[in-house]
Amino acid sequence: MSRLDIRTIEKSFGDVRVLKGVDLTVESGEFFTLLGPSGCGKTTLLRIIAGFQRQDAGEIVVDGDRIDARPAHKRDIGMVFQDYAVFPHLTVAENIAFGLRARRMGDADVRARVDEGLRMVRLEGLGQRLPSELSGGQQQRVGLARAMAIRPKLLLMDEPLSNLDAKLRVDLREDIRDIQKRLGITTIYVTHDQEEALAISDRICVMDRGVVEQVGTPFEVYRAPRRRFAAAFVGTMNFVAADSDGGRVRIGPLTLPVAAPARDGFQLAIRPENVVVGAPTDGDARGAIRLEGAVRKITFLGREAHYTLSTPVGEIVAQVADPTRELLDVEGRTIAIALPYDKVVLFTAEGDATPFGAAT
Ligand SMILES: Nc1ncnc2c1ncn2[C@@H]1O[C@H](COP(=O)(O)OP(=O)(O)OP(=O)(O)O)[C@@H](O)[C@H]1O
Repeated sequence: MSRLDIRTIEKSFGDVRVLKGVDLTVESGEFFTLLGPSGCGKTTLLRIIAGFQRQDAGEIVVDGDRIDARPAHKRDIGMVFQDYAVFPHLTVAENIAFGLRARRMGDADVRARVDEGLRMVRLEGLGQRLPSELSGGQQQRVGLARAMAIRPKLLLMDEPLSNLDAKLRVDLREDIRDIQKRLGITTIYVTHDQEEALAISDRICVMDRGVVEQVGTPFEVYRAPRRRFAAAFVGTMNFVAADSDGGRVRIGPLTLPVAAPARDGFQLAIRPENVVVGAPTDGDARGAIRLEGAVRKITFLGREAHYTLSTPVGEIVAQVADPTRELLDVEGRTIAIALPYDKVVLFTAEGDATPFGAAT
């Protein structure tokens, strides 16, 4: 099990700065995901760790040793790519054995490791096939078994599931996670799919335009986003514009106190599943922002329903789990909704989350 330190990595292509001083630590045995939109620099960072690309500045350190001066094949890193990248002229078993033979492992040990690899990725009995005789998902399993067979210090995976259909993606991601946990190989995984990142990771690094926006567990990134970008990119989020008014925040007709000194350009954010639909308007107004919403649309999806509401502070999307018949009958009507203070996140104009002291 190995620890990876990425220290102030800079990379430009021409005059485009693709990585702007990236600092990250990946702990031993961790499943660490780089998540961000296309072009944010995820693949470039992975290629720099692997040694396929050279950084302009900064260091890559594994277990205290700088590895960035070494060529790729001397870094003890396994890689799995999006486009399978198995050797087409070698059988499945030969593919898995490839790195072991290169390391001069004895025949009996190679056979044992190949059999174990085939079992691990559930391809028993297919060792003698050529990759062309396998499905895309099976080829990716071969790629995984080959990368894992050498028991590398680090396993790097670049969108390994993106060429597979939805059902296979879920099956294989669960297998990847199980195998990674069993072997304890420190893994850096690249994806732009936020659900995949939430499902598979110990921690997620949300990146945007060459900058780390937030690093945290899936729960932290989803429930307590530190940056507006992370809040918007991971899951669905309602944003409501808010103005400052001294030490208070004005949201439409409402004025609420905030803990931080108020400046212009605030945004209030709340997840659809945290919007309470059909809340009573009377009763205690503390504990939640209470609004009226005209129900524009209801989409019933069985175990949940999605509501699009026009409110005095703008459009709000709400999600109701297991809705009652009465609640599905309110399209076109104006209903009460509530935004509980403890579920609201407030962002400054700079995009930083700021304490929301409205519950007083
Ligand atoms: N060899 C290269 N020469 C010039 N520009 C490059 C090169 N490699 C990457 N880039 C540019 O660097 C930026 C970051 O690319 P990168 O592939 O790291 O992004 P990414 O986050 O992995 O995106 P994607 O999910 O689309 O692969 C992009 O604007 C890309 O066009």
